[in-house]
Amino acid sequence: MDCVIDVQDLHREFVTSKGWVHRKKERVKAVDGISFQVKRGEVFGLLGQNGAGKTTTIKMLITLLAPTKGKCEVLGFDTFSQEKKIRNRINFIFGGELGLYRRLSARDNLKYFACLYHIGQEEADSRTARILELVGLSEKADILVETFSKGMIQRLQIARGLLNDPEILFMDEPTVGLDPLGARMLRDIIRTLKEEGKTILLTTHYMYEADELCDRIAILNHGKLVAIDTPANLKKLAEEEEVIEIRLEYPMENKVKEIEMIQGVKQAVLQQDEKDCLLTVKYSAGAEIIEAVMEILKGTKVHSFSNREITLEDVYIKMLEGLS
Ligand SMILES: Nc1ncnc2c1ncn2[C@@H]1O[C@H](COP(=O)(O)OP(=O)(O)OP(=O)(O)O)[C@@H](O)[C@H]1O
Repeated sequence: MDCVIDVQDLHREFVTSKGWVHRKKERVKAVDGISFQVKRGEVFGLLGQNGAGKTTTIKMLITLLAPTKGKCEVLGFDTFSQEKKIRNRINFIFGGELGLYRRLSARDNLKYFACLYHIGQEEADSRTARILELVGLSEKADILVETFSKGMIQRLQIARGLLNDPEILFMDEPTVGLDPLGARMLRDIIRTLKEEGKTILLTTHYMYEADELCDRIAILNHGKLVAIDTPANLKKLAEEEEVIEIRLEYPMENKVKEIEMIQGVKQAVLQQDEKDCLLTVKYSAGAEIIEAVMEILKGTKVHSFSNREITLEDVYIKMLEGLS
């Protein structure tokens, strides 16, 4: 196994001060003893709620933040004492416009960054053209970045991240804020990069995205690792459950309570959205609950009724509920 990221018992604490008069010091355990390895060529996902420690972990891996304790190695080198051996061989993408020059074209931005990497003019020209093609920006290459949409900016960020031909690409929430089409385009780019042999470590809040892209996923909660496995194996953790989704015209809280009393039902949750209400019922696989549910909903306007497969999101919620 060619292991390119090796993290063992990694910790990072932050000390913050609170209050005006009597300032009190507070310690935050952002990363609290996590261990994992990533193989060359893998797409590895870090999942977790806000504040779970994903960005802190990435910052330690890309040599921007020192660990408080533990082993943090990338490409066989320590990220804190041997950072110079790592920096040229990796790259990272944090969302938004950070680091791009709005008054320059996409091509000129890339040429500028190529210059910072000491890439010769000829090589810079050909690399820039190839990367712009890869991220689908060839036709917009000479237009000022200030006219770009969020999706185009994010694709340009990926192009910038590829300039030094990194062996590992770190991405912090690469599709956040993009419309569905832009996000899909970005996921296609990530797949192409994997086919080219790049190792990718990404964070995301979107379960379907992690499911679609990642070979393995690590779930973080309050700085600790609560699960690490392939999406398929993680879904097996909730295999003994099935889910039905019912769209109702009106919220029916009293009926939800009745449904929860049906034998075999584990949970019934009602969510109101703009158009109607979504009732999600989780139940033990094989339990015959549908007739009983329909009986309770008699006289209620039901827009749709569907049985769906367990998703990574169900597993994630189940896992975090089990911990709270
Ligand atoms: N520079 C800092 N000083 C103090 N506390 C910090 C600092 N950076 C992060 N933290 C704290 O560490 C914890 C982990 O933060 P981190 O940004 O790694 O989480 P995250 O999983 O990336 O969250 P999000 O999904 O919101 O980006 C949080 O409680 C956060 O408030």
